[in-house]
Amino acid sequence: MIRAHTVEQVRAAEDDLLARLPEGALMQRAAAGLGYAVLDLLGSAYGRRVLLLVGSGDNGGDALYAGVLLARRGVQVEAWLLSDTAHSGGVAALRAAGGRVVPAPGAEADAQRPSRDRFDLVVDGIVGIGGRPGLRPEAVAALARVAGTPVVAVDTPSGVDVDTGRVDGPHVTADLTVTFGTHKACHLLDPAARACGAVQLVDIGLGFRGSQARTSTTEFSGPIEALQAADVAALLPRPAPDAHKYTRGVVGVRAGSAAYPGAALLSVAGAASGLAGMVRYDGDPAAADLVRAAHPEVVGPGRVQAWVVGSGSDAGAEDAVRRSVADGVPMVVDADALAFAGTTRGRPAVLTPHAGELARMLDVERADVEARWLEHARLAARRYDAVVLLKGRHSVVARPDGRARVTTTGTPWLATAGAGDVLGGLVGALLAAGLDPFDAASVGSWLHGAAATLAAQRGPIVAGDVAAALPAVVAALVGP
Ligand SMILES: NC(=O)C1=CN([C@@H]2O[C@H](COP(=O)(O)OP(=O)(O)OC[C@H]3O[C@@H](n4cnc5c(N)ncnc54)[C@H](OP(=O)(O)O)[C@@H]3O)[C@@H](O)[C@H]2O)[C@@H](O)CC1
Ligand SMILES: [K+]
Repeated sequence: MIRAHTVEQVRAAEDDLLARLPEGALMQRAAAGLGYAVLDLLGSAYGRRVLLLVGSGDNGGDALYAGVLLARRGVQVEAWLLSDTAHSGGVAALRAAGGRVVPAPGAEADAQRPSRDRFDLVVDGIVGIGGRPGLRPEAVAALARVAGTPVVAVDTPSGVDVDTGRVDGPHVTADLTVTFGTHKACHLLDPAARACGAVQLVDIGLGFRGSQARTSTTEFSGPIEALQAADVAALLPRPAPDAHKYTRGVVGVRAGSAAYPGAALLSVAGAASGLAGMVRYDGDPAAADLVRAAHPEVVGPGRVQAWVVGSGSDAGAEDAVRRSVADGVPMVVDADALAFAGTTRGRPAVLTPHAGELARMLDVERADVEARWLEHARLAARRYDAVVLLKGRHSVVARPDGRARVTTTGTPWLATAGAGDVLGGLVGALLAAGLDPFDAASVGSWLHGAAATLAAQRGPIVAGDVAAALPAVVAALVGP
């Protein structure tokens, strides 16, 4: 499990360690991890040119000492100091190792004029966990002069809001972020996560591994987690040796209509992933005929352990939600049915809006949701007293108490019509199999992303390909 920790928590862990270690030891560990990550990315050292952008704090210190490591291996290292008070030990060490240290060109320099020197890579040591969101003009100017060069961010891409994943104003967009001790929210949550590129965690002995995130006093309330393959494998329902179809759970689908039979087919395809014992379809007769033709194992209405209500159900959405709520079993509420999500209060439910749908549910602008995913997912979870799976590049699953998980599987190819129907059906199957709504939503979302990635290895995908790839993803996790 990846658990993001707040700046406050990182500082507390660092204080514990600093009291026990020689001065500078933590920075040396961080810089070594960073330096080797840069060497890996460069692929070779001699003749390569690396630029360090160095701010006033320890983030710049990390960059400078990583530069020492690189210079000693033959890389030509240049550091642009963005402040008069850059880490003095780091500056001296880099000069001693043969690096060039100069003041940054400054905000008044012509930002459109590219640097005369070409660099293979830029290391962003402008600010880390001590930074305020946004960038100062001199940092913006320096970045503009090396635009187009690959960037490795030290700890966090400078300019993003570390604890919330928000992005307001200019920031670094990295190809790789090398972080220390633990992940922070900005590494998981969009839009900041998009600015991180790949994220590499360097162990510096902060002692977070396997530890529970503590609740912070900031607005960042409750831990943020990202399930990993082993977590999903542990949570996946498996048939007991003496299982029969009813003990494995029955999932019912109320989606699709005569006008939109595809929604019925795709929701059922997600539900029929094999993770529940049986699938029932309760919907329009014409859609039901198509469902039976494509999925002969699917049966008609009856008792279920979970309902999936939503997409394409036309004017029937309200009635479908009402009847499902009356059954008292857990339910997935998607698409058209989200307009009636308020009626599921007090029942175990997973609401699966995308950003536009969540904006309507909260009566806010879509752009606000997309700027602050976690905050809005949590707000909706509290307001609707349900688990909310806010679908996006990094989907967020939030509980009413603020606990949240982020999905980091997936591929841009997943942005395809009907993929949400497959996800709804899949989450319904997991609910029927007995997972609680938080686990069902986060495991379903993880599997959905992994299946899309697998399917996309053969080229562009459509929603049905995602459903078809689910068994192979499950097999890779838990064996045949
Ligand atoms: N904790 C750990 O476990 C370890 C931490 N380590 C490393 O230390 C980093 C944290 O270092 P830190 O505390 O010195 O803060 P940091 O982010 O370098 O800069 C803060 C200074 O920048 C300034 N400033 C603020 N906002 C700004 C902006 N938008 N744009 C420009 N400047 C801005 C402001 O100073 P000002 O200029 O306002 O005086 C402020 O004081 C951490 O990310 C990691 O890399 C590792 O070495 C070892 C283990
Ligand atoms: K940085």
